[in-house]
Amino acid sequence: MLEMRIPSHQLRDLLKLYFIMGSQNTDKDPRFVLEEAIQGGITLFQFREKGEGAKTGGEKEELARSLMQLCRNHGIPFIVNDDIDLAIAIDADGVHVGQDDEDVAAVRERIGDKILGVSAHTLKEVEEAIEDGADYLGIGPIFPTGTKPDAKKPQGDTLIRAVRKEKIDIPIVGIGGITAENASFVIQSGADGISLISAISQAASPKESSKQLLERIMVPLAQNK
Ligand SMILES: Cc1ncc(COP(=O)(O)OP(=O)(O)O)c(N)n1
Ligand SMILES: Cc1ncsc1CCOP(=O)(O)O
Ligand SMILES: [Mg+2]
Repeated sequence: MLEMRIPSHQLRDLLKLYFIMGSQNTDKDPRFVLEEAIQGGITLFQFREKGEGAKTGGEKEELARSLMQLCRNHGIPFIVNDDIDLAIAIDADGVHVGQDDEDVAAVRERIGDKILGVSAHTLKEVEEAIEDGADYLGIGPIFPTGTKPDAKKPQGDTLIRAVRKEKIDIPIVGIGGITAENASFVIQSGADGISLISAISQAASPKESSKQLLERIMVPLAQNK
């Protein structure tokens, strides 16, 4: 079957409300949280099983397959964070890597036309990621976050605005400390979407939180067009 890289316009739509979660991010059953988030309207999901309390080995793969099936039931692409071997083993829809993970060009070689997301914190990293085959960029942390202990210093909208000022049009998602209260700020900076963990995974109702986040970004997204 002839495959091809996902077109940017299609990816922009997927990046609107990009939920990221691992079992370590919630006290609830992660399958329940993901199903609720899907019902609430998330547009993309990333499996990020890492850090204290995260599953490993067979348990991690079993959870990945279970969450991927929920996504497949609703036509939501399933992205795996960091673990390229796992992504290939379960035929995930894509991967996300950062500056301290496997080399981007090597990952592109390994995954073929699957979706490839790359974290970038400077214009140089943005340009290198594009050169090496990134389909989208994750830029942040925009705001302070307690979810990723080794996160870099919050940068606000500075880099997103700088990228757009350079007329670099790659799909971008903001990440880091994003909530319903500050989501529109991220879109107004020129991002195509918001990606987040605790605003949904820690919510009393992941479904209602997802719906509210989507409501908060619809107008600024329309204004970016
Ligand atoms: C969409 C998105 N953006 C950024 C990240 C962070 O990736 P990375 O810098 O590799 O850090 P870890 O998430 O691996 O701790 C992401 N995962 N997703
Ligand atoms: C994975 C990641 N990368 C930069 S900040 C972050 C954590 C985002 O979690 P939250 O949305 O709970 O701040
Ligand atoms: Mg990583």
